[in-house]
Amino acid sequence: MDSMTFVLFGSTGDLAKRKIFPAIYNLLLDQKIPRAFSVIGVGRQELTDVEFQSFVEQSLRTFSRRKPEDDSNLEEFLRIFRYCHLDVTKNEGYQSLLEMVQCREKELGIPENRMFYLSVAPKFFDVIALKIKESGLGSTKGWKRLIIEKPFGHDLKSAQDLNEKVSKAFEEDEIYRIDHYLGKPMVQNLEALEFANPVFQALWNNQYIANVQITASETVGVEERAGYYDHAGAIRDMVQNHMLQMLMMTAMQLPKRLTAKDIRHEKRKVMESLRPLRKDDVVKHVVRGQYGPGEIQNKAVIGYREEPGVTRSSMTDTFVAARLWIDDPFWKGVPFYIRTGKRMREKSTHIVIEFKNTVKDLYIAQNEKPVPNLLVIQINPNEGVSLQLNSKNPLKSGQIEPVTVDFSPDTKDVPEAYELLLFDALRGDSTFFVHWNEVESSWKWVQPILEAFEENLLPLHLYPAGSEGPEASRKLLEEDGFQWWLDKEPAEVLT
Ligand SMILES: NC(=O)C1=CN([C@@H]2O[C@H](COP(=O)(O)OP(=O)(O)OC[C@H]3O[C@@H](n4cnc5c(N)ncnc54)[C@H](OP(=O)(O)O)[C@@H]3O)[C@@H](O)[C@H]2O)C=CC1
Ligand SMILES: O=C1O[C@H](COP(=O)(O)O)[C@@H](O)[C@H](O)[C@H]1O
Repeated sequence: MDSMTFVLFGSTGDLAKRKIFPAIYNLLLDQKIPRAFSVIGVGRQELTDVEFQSFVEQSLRTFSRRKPEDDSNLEEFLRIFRYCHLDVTKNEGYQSLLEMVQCREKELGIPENRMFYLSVAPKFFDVIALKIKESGLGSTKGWKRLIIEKPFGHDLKSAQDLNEKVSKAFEEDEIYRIDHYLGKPMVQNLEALEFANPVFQALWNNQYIANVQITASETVGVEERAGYYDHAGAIRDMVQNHMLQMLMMTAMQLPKRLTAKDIRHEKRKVMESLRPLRKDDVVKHVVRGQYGPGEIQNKAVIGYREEPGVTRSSMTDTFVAARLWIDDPFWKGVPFYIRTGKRMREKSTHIVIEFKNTVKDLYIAQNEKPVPNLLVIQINPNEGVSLQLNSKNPLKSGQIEPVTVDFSPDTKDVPEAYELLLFDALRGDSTFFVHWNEVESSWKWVQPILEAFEENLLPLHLYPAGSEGPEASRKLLEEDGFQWWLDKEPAEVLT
């Protein structure tokens, strides 16, 4: 891996302390950072290097999966961190930042390879990119890269504007757009599951698959983020990015080679075949909901409109379910369902592939009803893969019952999403970052939904906190003769 300078804008913020510093530390423990590595934190507060280093240390003690308690190398690790105080909107500080970067490059013998990480509010993304260019920070003899956080735009137009501005300073292949779902080990594993197993590869199409369901349910509410969330809703917060990324990763076909370019090409093909929604049809295929008061794990919780910072008459969606169609030869006729919501019964991100139940009439004479085969990919918080099959139970006179073949990896020492993503960015692998085409096509698909929500063309269903979401979401699948599957079905549902 090349030696480099890592400039972290927003280094005193929440994401830096909860995810980025712990990720760098864990990469160091695994010997996955370059031999010469200089980290320069940028922030508005006035801090000395020593104060900044102790902020980093505190973050590791609180948030790192491996705590630095007995680490005799901790001091040495902290010494790679320097701090530069500047207001990102003003030109002044960028010159001192450049001098600091160059000074450390000289001290440590680092070629001019520079990684810029924008862990700041989205309104600063374009400003910083431009000032990196204007100040000369981006004029390097080595390479430069830009890691950019979400959200990338608020709608199609703002995303296009932002991309145009950022592209003035960085080429597309220098930009690493983070979607932390792409860093989740089981999302990364989808590729292997589909392509490294001929048995699934052969079945991964409309001949065998009845429908695909992608769920990301959360038990948390809006927390302290009402200021942002009340203008975003689940459609921007989860659907435009994470849900569509999981859809692309599930539906893509075998790439020619397993390279970032070829994988992204296949993802792009999925989005190009995604049937666009007309604004007036949104009501037929999309369900929107908002949580009311209820109970989560035996604790009473307030409804969305009572949350601090939320307008009392807010029409913001905290739940979205949708039916999507991919009009290509592989998926024609297979509905993809997505659903995501806050304050739901359980925290669970999972994908269910329901296979066609071609044998359901075979056992009619025996009064038996085999259930469909299900391939369940559990992403979060549990990780694993299970396959639901039908089998005779010798203890029940050979009655046919569903059985589950389970694979649950030991996740104790598995790196976190930010570790995996950061490592990839450091070595220049963009496979699990979001290409501009994916951002743009996702916004294009979502845009009519944003407009339909805005114009109230569909009902906002209230659902009790702690439930499975609005009844309308169940009906969406029922219309097609399907039901939502949980990540682990209780036996009584199946028999
Ligand atoms: N927090 C999280 O869990 C997640 C965050 N994100 C994204 O990451 C990004 C950062 O989020 P988060 O860390 O939560 O935000 P915070 O508000 O916690 O941190 C913002 C950072 O930006 C700095 N900053 C603000 N204004 C200026 C300025 N004018 N000049 C220089 N620095 C400035 C702050 O510096 P100072 O403190 O010195 O004012 C601080 O370091 C956002 O894009 C967010 O959407 C994405 C996923 C999860
Ligand atoms: O990006 C976001 O994701 C989280 C859910 O992430 P997970 O890794 O816990 O599944 C969500 O709570 C948040 O609103 C959203 O901005």
